[in-house]
Amino acid sequence: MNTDEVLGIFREAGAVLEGHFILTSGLRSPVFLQKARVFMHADKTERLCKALAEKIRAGVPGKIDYVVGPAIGGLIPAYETSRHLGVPAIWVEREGGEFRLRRFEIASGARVVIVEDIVTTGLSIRETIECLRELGAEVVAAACIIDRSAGKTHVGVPLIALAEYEVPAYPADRLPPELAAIPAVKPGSRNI
Ligand SMILES: O=P(O)(O)OC[C@H]1O[C@H](OP(=O)(O)OP(=O)(O)O)[C@H](O)[C@@H]1O
Ligand SMILES: O=C(O)c1cc(=O)[nH]c(=O)[nH]1
Ligand SMILES: [Mg+2]
Repeated sequence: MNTDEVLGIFREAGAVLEGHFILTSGLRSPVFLQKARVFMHADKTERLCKALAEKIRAGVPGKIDYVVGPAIGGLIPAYETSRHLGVPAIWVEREGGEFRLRRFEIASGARVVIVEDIVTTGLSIRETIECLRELGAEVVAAACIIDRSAGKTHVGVPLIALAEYEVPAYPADRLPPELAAIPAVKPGSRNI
């Protein structure tokens, strides 16, 4: 599946929003990919995640013990991708602001692949890696449906993106005037 097909699915679902958005990193952007509007459709999610699973299989040599999704956005794609990989899906969720594996146990040395929805700065993936490494897991790769940095983000493990789509993002004190003129909204779940 190529980038145009992935973006086509997002557009068809009404998931490419325009306005002024506060991203999880604190950066501001005129575009927000509201993945929940894609993941509400099982058929669209299945197509995307089946293709992502194939890309993971081709890119990750050896056994995968778990797929790990960072909540909330990573929950559905991690689950659906894991179904196509034939391995269990677990998740990290925020407790006091930090990602924790609250509901599961994981053996030291377990080989895991993180599956995210969207990557912008890679902050959320790096936080997930830190949590999993503290538990002794080996993060063999990370994957996402769309990499908004178009390959510029590095997370310290191979990052497998189904699509790369470069979207502008600005520090809050360096907004272009047309963006500053629009009230900002924060759609994600960090800090709530
Ligand atoms: O690469 P980054 O700069 O970390 O940005 C991408 C992250 O932002 C979103 O999560 P968010 O924290 O907004 O909450 P959500 O998962 O509930 O949507 C998205 O689900 C990714 O996890
Ligand atoms: O960087 C983010 O927080 C982010 C961007 C985006 O387009 N979609 C999303 O869910 N999060
Ligand atoms: Mg998220």
